[in-house]
Amino acid sequence: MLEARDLSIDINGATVVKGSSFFIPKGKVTAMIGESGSGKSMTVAALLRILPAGALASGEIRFMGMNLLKATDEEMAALRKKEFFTIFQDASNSFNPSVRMDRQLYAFSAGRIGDDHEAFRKKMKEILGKLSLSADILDRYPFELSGGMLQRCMIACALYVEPALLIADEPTSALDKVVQKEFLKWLRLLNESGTTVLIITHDLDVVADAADEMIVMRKGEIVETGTVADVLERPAHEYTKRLLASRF
Ligand SMILES: Nc1ncnc2c1ncn2[C@@H]1O[C@H](COP(=O)(O)OP(=O)(O)OP(=O)(O)O)[C@@H](O)[C@H]1O
Repeated sequence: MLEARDLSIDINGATVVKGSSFFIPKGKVTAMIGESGSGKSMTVAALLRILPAGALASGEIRFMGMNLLKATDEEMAALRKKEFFTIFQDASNSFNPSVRMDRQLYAFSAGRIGDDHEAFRKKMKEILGKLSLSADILDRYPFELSGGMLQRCMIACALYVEPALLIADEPTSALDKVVQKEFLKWLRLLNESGTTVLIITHDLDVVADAADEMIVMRKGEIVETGTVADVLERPAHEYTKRLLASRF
């Protein structure tokens, strides 16, 4: 569904991603794991075309017949509206504290695909129910909800939009372990409804709990890829072996 070929990213003369090639299979949950600074977020920024000023990407990122690195701004805007959905580390930063959830969830979901407010209320209430959230939260403010509930609200919006690809960058690092497990369960629900998922993490527990496939990055390079079952059982690269050893 998405394939990077020989992707390199330079920022101000430093190469932060070096000739990386990987494949994100349709319908699966793929985890990209690696230590801080290994280039995970820059890889995601390249595919969303939101690299910081001064950064330059080369190679190819193939998605829906396009090379995203060469797509026009209009093509990228259309993809970001409908096909891609992103969830970041701390959901509370995604919400305006002084605006009720109803308006904000509308903007993140129905507003993106042109549904009116009445259609939104009806469909969103059903989705919230599926996620064990009360419809009352639509009348609340973000500060009245927990971090885990806000992340679940982002999943609700993704379920509404039905994007082709959900990109979740460290979505659980601000959550405690119990809420993290719950979040991963809801992420799986989204995946089962047809959305391919790319999850960026430095936490092997998240990979083991949530992913089917994994991509291991170190210092800007991909050192290992494979199914989670295979890589966890038979890691081939020294770095992956060390990661696994440090887990216990
Ligand atoms: N805006 C920026 N300007 C210059 N260099 C940057 C910028 N953002 C990141 N970098 C550098 O790019 C490299 C890769 O960073 P990146 O954020 O992709 O790593 P990461 O694997 O996502 O790490 P983390 O898990 O800490 O988010 C790092 O060396 C980092 O210092």
